[in-house]
Amino acid sequence: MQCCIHVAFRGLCVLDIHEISLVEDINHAAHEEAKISSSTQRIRLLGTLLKQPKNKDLPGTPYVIGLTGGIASGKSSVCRRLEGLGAAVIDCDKLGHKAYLPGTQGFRRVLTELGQDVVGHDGSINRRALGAKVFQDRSRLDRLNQIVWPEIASMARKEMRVLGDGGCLVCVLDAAVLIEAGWDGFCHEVWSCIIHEDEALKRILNRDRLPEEKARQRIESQLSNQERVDHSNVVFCTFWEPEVTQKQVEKAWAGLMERLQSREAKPQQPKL
Ligand SMILES: CC(C)(COP(=O)(O)OP(=O)(O)OC[C@H]1O[C@@H](n2cnc3c(N)ncnc32)[C@H](O)[C@@H]1O)[C@@H](O)C(=O)NCCC(=O)NCCS
Ligand SMILES: Nc1ncnc2c1ncn2[C@@H]1O[C@H](COP(=O)(O)OP(=O)(O)OP(=O)(O)O)[C@@H](O)[C@H]1O
Repeated sequence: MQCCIHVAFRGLCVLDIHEISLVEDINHAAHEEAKISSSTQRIRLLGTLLKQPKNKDLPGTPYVIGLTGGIASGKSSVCRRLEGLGAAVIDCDKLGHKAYLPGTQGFRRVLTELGQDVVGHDGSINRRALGAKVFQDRSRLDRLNQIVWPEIASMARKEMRVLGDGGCLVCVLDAAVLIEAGWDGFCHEVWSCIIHEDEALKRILNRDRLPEEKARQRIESQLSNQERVDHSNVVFCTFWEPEVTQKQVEKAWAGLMERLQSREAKPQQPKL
């Protein structure tokens, strides 16, 4: 209304206002809105190729998908689905745990950098205690990352080579910190899982039984959904029923198979 008054005052014609009802989308799925809307259009993009992969010149076998996403965004559940479709999965959380097993250089460096009090009764690093220490202090987290990330990268690359030698075609590198650590540089594509912060919080409280403040610290220590989407070729959202996630993953896998077939038609590239 204010706008109309302003327009009239400046001697311009007053604009007519026409109300148009939203068109119903007769083909909408249960988790989509009944009306045709921009959010429905965005939901339909999940699992599709949003932008062309950039790292086309990496060695050809295996084809590496970096799967990233914030804490509790559903990466593990997406990995299980991709395994079901034929991918091999490298779990970087697990490689991180290996990097500071007792007796390793990583173990000694973590103690030197972050204190002896992170060692549990069994002599190994108590990850709950270490997590509590690093997620409340960015500089400590950075120091831990400096120790562990190069180890993870080298173990992951070794696993990729072994997988490639064994004839594996597609390997998924499951890594929450893929982009921050720069490991997307050795992936052919980046796929990500996004989930609203409130949902992530609910899941962490349920699954990890952490106090809310600690759960928030973990979320805040990570990239935002937007930053992940900006880096991604394919995006999933695990907010709805498991079947909806499965459909997104199947769509992404079918698209990937098409891209791989068109690669096969081109000359072979060297192995990793
Ligand atoms: C902080 C630690 C001790 C917590 O151990 P915990 O068993 O409780 O958790 P887990 O390792 O299973 O990780 C769970 C999730 O926490 C988040 N997370 C873990 N490390 C980091 C990190 N460096 N930065 C941001 N988020 C992280 C991720 O979402 C991850 O998926 C452990 O994660 C760790 O040593 N992190 C440093 C190495 C690393 O970056 N690992 C992640 C590789 S993807
Ligand atoms: N589609 C879904 N609907 C509801 N809950 C889900 C869905 N997908 C995953 N979850 C739940 O969310 C939690 C986190 O899922 P998952 O472990 O797959 O996430 P993650 O990204 O691998 O977590 P982390 O970063 O901690 O390793 C689990 O408790 C899981 O059961």
